[in-house]
Amino acid sequence: MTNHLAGPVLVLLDHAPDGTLRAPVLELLTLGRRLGSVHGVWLGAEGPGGDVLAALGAYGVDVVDVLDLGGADARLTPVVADALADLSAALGAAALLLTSSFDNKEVAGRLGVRSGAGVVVDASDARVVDGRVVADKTVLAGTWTTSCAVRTPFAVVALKANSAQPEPVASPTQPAVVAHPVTLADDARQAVVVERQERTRSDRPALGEAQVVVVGGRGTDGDFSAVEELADVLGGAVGATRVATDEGWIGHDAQIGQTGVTIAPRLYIGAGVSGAVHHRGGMQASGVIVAVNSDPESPIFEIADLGIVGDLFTVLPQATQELRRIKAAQG
Ligand SMILES: Cc1cc2nc3c(=O)[nH]c(=O)nc-3n(C[C@H](O)[C@H](O)[C@H](O)COP(=O)(O)OP(=O)(O)OC[C@H]3O[C@@H](n4cnc5c(N)ncnc54)[C@H](O)[C@@H]3O)c2cc1C
Repeated sequence: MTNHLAGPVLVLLDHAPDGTLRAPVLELLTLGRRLGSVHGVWLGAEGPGGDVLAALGAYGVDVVDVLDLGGADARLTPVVADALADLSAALGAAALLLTSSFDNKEVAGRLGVRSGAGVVVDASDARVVDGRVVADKTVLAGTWTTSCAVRTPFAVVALKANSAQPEPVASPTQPAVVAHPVTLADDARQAVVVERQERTRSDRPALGEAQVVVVGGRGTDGDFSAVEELADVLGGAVGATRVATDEGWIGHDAQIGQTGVTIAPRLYIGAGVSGAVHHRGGMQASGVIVAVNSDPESPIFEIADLGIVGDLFTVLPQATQELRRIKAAQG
């Protein structure tokens, strides 16, 4: 019986175009250490900068594997899956952890097919039991937690953001950096990016990664200003119900639920949201659920940790004002 894997545990180091690590990666590194010896995998021949290497050492990474994709585009999932399949085979890796974004889930699926690995996506935890990776995930609108044991020697687990508390190690490591040239199969190059247009950036965190999400529903009647102001004072993201996105009050990428994004922030605040089953499916795994609704019979109060019966246009500005006051007092 062992609770550590023999082969390396690869962690895909998702990073922003400026080379900074995306926040959920630190959670993966924390979880990865519990499974075995962690190799960070960096896509792009330039490798991580000094600050990033120091951060990886602070999280106990033993080796950083730098994959030179030979000019292929690291945003294309067949390219990433192909490169990771080669690396995992070459290193005899026991597991790969990656964040459960849309793209990474596709990478996980492709990698599973390519390498014969057992795949678990949208997981909330992972551990080793009797030499096997076991991953937990919430299902059926967050009402059940299931544990999935991966029966193959190589496990691929995509973990949802906010699944673990990032914890640095007591004694930082000095990760060895190892470069790997990658030879991509022809079918990994069948699609190429022909044009890119960057959207206007918001300073808010990405919806799927945010620790705090403030959500507006039909009750906003199209005025999201109170929702946005509360999100901003909390450093959170803005989400919406399908009614709000269908009405065109906010983009479809903000939709949370069965046909939208699944989130599990530490704090969810729903304003003018009824808590329909299709919406719950995407948010019920949130840590603390706060609901502001003028109807005391609204179903969202069944799942709320804190329910406020009131008009969102009164309650939200009061909360925002008070939070601003507290922040100002704290300097
Ligand atoms: C196949 C399918 C898939 C779906 N997928 C999704 C999905 O992914 N995500 C999703 O969200 N929905 C989805 N839906 C729609 C879902 O069933 C609900 O219709 C939707 O979630 C309701 O949105 P809502 O809570 O904003 O609106 P409503 O249900 O109309 O609720 C509005 C709430 O606002 C309250 N309110 C009104 N005014 C105020 C005020 N001033 N202050 C405070 N509270 C106020 C009301 O009391 C009410 O409870 C799907 C439906 C189907 C059929």
